[in-house]
Amino acid sequence: MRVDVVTIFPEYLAPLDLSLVGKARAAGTLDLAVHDLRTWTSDVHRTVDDSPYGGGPGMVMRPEPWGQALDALAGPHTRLVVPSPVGAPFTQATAHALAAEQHLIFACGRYEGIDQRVLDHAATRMPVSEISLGDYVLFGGEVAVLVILEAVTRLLPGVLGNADSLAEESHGPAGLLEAPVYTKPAQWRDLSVPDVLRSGDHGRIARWRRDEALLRTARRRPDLLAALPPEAFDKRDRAT
Ligand SMILES: NC(=S)c1ccno1
Repeated sequence: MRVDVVTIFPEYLAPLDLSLVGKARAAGTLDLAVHDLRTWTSDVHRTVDDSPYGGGPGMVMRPEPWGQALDALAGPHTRLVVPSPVGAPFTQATAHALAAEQHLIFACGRYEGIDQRVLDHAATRMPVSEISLGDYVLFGGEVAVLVILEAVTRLLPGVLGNADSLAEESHGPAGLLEAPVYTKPAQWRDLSVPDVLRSGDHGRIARWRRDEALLRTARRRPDLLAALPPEAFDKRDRAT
């Protein structure tokens, strides 16, 4: 997968050199480049913003640099992703959809945002996704790109050491929150590991984990449970 990130703060994306995302880049699984939007300015001050039409606080990112950046970077299989409070909620399903793309360009807005015409013009030549991490406002899109790219990269083939992790984790194929996890020691302070996990009975262990996932989801995210189709539950779940 090819990813281009355009920002006025390239150093904000330095964490993408680290850990599993960094390893995915070194392995060639993720071909990522970070670009300074000011590359596409032409004035001596490298200006990227101006006052908003209609008045109001703050500044708006000018369309010209963005237009030239997208002209330079977009190709026939590009999706433009714009992290924004006005975007569609980012979910694991969104991460899977983005992981299936050939080429992503992330546009990191700053100030009061990017001139709307940038997105409108881009939409005439590529799919555009405005994505929100949640109902809150950040200084800009860079931190959101770090989150989105981590969620997407871990879904790319070969990035996770054991792809089985994807099957059992929260928001996975079962649509539930994952069960609690434990490791050694069996006794820690006055707390013990559930006996079933030390029983060696894999059938019982699988059932326990399923039950715990259902209980945890019902208590913390009943909305997720309500969204599951009836066939997601086997007869024993219904009896639980
Ligand atoms: N909520 C999101 S993703 C955001 C981006 C910029 N500000 O807030």
